[in-house]
Amino acid sequence: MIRWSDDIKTMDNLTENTINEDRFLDSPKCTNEIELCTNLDTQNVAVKVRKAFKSYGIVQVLEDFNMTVPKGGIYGLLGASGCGKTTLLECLIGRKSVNQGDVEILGEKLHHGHNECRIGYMPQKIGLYDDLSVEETFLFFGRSLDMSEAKIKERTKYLIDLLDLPQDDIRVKNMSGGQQRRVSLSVAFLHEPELLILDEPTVGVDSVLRQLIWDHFTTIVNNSAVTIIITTHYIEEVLHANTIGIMRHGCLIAEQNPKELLRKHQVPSIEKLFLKPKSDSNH
Ligand SMILES: Nc1ncnc2c1ncn2[C@@H]1O[C@H](COP(=O)(O)OP(=O)(O)OP(=O)(O)O)[C@@H](O)[C@H]1O
Repeated sequence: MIRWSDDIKTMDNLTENTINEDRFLDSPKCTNEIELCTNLDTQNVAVKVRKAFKSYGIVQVLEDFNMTVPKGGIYGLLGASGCGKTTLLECLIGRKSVNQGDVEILGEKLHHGHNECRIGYMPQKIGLYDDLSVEETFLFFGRSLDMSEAKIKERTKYLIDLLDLPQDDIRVKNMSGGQQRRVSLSVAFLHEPELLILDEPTVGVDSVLRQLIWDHFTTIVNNSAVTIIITTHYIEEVLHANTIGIMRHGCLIAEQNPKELLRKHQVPSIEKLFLKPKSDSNH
C-alpha cells in the first residue's frame, strides 16, 4: 500500500509522470460543477463551503474553496501534504475561521463553539490527557458533552470492544502510538455525532484493525444518516468512500465516486490511477 507522504516521499518530489492529479480535471465534477452542487436542499447538506479563503500571514492556504457534502455517506479528502486538508477541517469544526467566505455545517452558519454536540472531531495530533485511563478519558469528554453517566458507561463498553482499547488502568502516556490514536478516534465517536470529521484516523494502526475501523464507518453510514469526512494518506482506503474529493493548492479540483474513477480509467486500484503516466490518462 502506498502512502503519499512516506513510501513515495512527498508529492513535491514527484514529477507529473508519477502522481498526476490533472487526470481528475476532466472528472464529472470539477470546479464549476462543484459550484453547481448548491442545488441540494439545505436539510440534505452536511457541509457547505462557499468562496472560502484562509491564510496564515502571507501563506495562502485555502483559495476560493467550494465544497458541498450531502448528508449521509463517507467523503474522503485526498491531496498532497500541505495542500490544506487539516486547515479546511479545522475551519469546518470552528477551531479556525476563514478570512473570507461562508461555512455552513448541518444547515447552520458556523460560529465559535457552535454545534459541538453534533460534530465529532479527531485531530491529526492526538489531543488526550496523559494521566487519564481510557475510562477516565471517556468520562471526562462525555461529561463535558453533557452525556448521562449511563450513556457514557454504555458507549465506553461498546468502544473498548470495538476498537480493542486497553481496559486496565493504563494511562494514555503509557499507551502505544496506535492505542492512543484508537482512543482519540473513540472520543470522536463517543457522543454519536451526526457529523464525524476525522483527520488521518488510521495512521499508525495495523492493517487488520484499519479494515475493522473502515467496516465500522461503513456500518455507521449504512444504518444512519451520519456523515463522515475523512482525510487519509492511504490511497486505497478511499475505495470505501462514497465520494472522494481531490484537493490541490487549497482548491477542490475534482470529486467523484472512487469505483467510477477506476472504471473510467480502467485501472484495478486507486494507487495505479495516481501513479499512471499522464499519457495514459485520456481514457
Ligand atoms: N498555524 C499555522 N501557521 C502557519 N502556517 C500554517 C499553520 N498551519 C498550517 N500551516 C501551513 O498551511 C499549509 C497547509 O497545511 P495543512 O496542515 O492544512 O496541510 P495538509 O494538507 O493537512 O498537510 P498534511 O497532509 O501533511 O497533514 C502548509 O503550508 C502549512 O505549513
